[in-house]
Amino acid sequence: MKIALVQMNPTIGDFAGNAAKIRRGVEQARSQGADLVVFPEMALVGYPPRDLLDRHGFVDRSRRHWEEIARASRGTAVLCGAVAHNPEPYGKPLHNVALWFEDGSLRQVIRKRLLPSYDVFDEERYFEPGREPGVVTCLGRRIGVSICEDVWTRPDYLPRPLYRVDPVADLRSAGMEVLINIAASPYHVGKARWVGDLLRDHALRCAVPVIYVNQVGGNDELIFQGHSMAWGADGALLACGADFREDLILLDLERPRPMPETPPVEAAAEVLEALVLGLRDYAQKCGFRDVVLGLSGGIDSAVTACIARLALGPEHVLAVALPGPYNAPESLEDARALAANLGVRFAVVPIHDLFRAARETLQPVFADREPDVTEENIQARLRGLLLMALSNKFGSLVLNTGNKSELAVGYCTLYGDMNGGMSVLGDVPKTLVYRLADHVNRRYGWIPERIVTRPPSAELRPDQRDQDSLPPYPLLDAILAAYVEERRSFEEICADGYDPEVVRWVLRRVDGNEYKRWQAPPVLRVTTKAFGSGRRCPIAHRYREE
Ligand SMILES: Nc1ncnc2c1ncn2[C@@H]1O[C@H](COP(=O)(O)OP(=O)(O)OC[C@H]2O[C@@H]([n+]3cccc(C(=O)O)c3)[C@H](O)[C@@H]2O)[C@@H](O)[C@H]1O
Ligand SMILES: Nc1ncnc2c1ncn2[C@@H]1O[C@H](COP(=O)(O)OP(=O)(O)OP(=O)(O)O)[C@@H](O)[C@H]1O
Ligand SMILES: NC(=O)CC[C@H](N)C(=O)O
Repeated sequence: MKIALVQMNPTIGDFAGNAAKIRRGVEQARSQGADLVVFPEMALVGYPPRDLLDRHGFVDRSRRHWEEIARASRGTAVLCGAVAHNPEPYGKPLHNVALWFEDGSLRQVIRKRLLPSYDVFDEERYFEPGREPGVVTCLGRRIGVSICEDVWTRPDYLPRPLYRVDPVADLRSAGMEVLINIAASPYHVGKARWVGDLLRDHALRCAVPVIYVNQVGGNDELIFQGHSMAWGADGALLACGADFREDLILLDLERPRPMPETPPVEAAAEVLEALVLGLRDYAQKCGFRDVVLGLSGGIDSAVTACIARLALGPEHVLAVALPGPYNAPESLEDARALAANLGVRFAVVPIHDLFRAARETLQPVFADREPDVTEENIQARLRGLLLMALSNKFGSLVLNTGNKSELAVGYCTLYGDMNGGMSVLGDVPKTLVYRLADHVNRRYGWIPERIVTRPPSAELRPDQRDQDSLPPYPLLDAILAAYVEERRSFEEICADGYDPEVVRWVLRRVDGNEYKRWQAPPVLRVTTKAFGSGRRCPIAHRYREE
């Protein structure tokens, strides 16, 4: 039996476009001799559709394309992710399903049994779980069908088991000879290796081949890696799909050819590819061809500009230097040199006159108050104002350049450098921004050395340095990882030997700046815990860690 794994990039709600991709995938697989073609979870509707699922008509309109897929299945069986109504008069109104088409018609609807409802997932909000294991027969073989979370039962995944049922064990009891998992499993750094181990465990425990077909592409904050896989019953890797692009992999179950397991990719290389895809898909799926960003001569905007150039092409990136009174001359020189290296469009729009006018305008009200952070923020906000004007005039998307470390502790100005339509580095800690820059330079040599070596500064007052206001970035990032990603308590973090005063400062800053993050642009997620839909904290509360 030949099985095609089609890792496709659907667009949420584009039923006609997704169905056309599915049809083309089937045709291509058939031309290569496939007996069965497998598509990811919710391939027809895109994942996650969130509250579009509540819209009257959404599911019915997607269902109109089932017939088209059924027709494509003549001579080649098709397994494809979709959503369906719950026929029962009680419970949640929908099911997350795998549709089994054979010989031109829909033969079976298999329901997802485990509904992830943690971090970025919210499936219990919409779906009723399936109660039965789904087994289909293809060329005389019993195939166990599972949908993403259905196989996430490995005990070391969470501190305690989440589910009472084990869909894989049930499929095994039902006599499956092959396990297929269709998935929409969002990326975080290093996840593919973990998923590979999980799937291999199932293959070995059940002594059956395991086939995993994952979505690829970016949808809002989430990035999907692809990296579909097939594992033999003996735990050998039989196939592996491309990372961060669409792919079709053909697997011959009768003649499996084990392949060497791919060595782990360096984190910076992987994150760069992920962010490029995330930004490209966000821009394209929202209808933007062009982006604009402030290029300061600092490391954050430098790395963001490189990602934008890789994602959209140099002609679609406008980098703007917005020099003010406290910028060192090197900043403008470095910004100009970087823009030239990237081949992107470059403009210089000084803010001196606007800054002077703003201070003069406010002077009668401010009276004799001393300059303070207010004037720093005015500069950041004037830059935001000008970038938004360029966005309005040219129809381009403003890229936010802030990193995760400063977003965490609120070292950023609301409506100033926090503006923008998409935050490219908002889940990238500052120490990883440096590793990205290093990786970009080893690969492309774009970023002038001085941008990497100069101490980071907002340049909003004379001789300002980030390190005068913040703990050293390696220390800050370590505490942030423990608090935000690992969700450890004040006591637990201090027990690791960190100075309690520094830990207290960081934790208070993180909690005290929740209000800023509620107003931040969507952040591309690359770690296990990003600021976004997967981290929902109140603003007005009195819970203190220490
Ligand atoms: N709970 C709450 N709910 C809603 N709003 C709340 C609030 N608490 C304060 N606010 C509002 O927020 C305001 C304070 O926030 P905001 O105006 O942003 O200003 P703020 O956080 O006080 O200052 C910005 C900080 O970021 C630094 N910065 C700025 C720009 C770039 C960089 C960089 O290196 O990248 C660093 C700058 O040096 C300064 O330390 C308050 O005046 C108030 O209006
Ligand atoms: N002189 C400038 N010209 C253009 N953009 C600027 C300028 N200063 C700040 N910005 C924009 O505001 C963002 C915040 O910059 P700032 O220098 O305050 O802090 P940063 O976090 O160190 O960022 P970077 O490393 O990019 O300088 C920058 O990334 C850039 O997009
Ligand atoms: N779509 C899903 O069921 C995804 C859930 C799964 N635990 C994952 O992170 O990949």
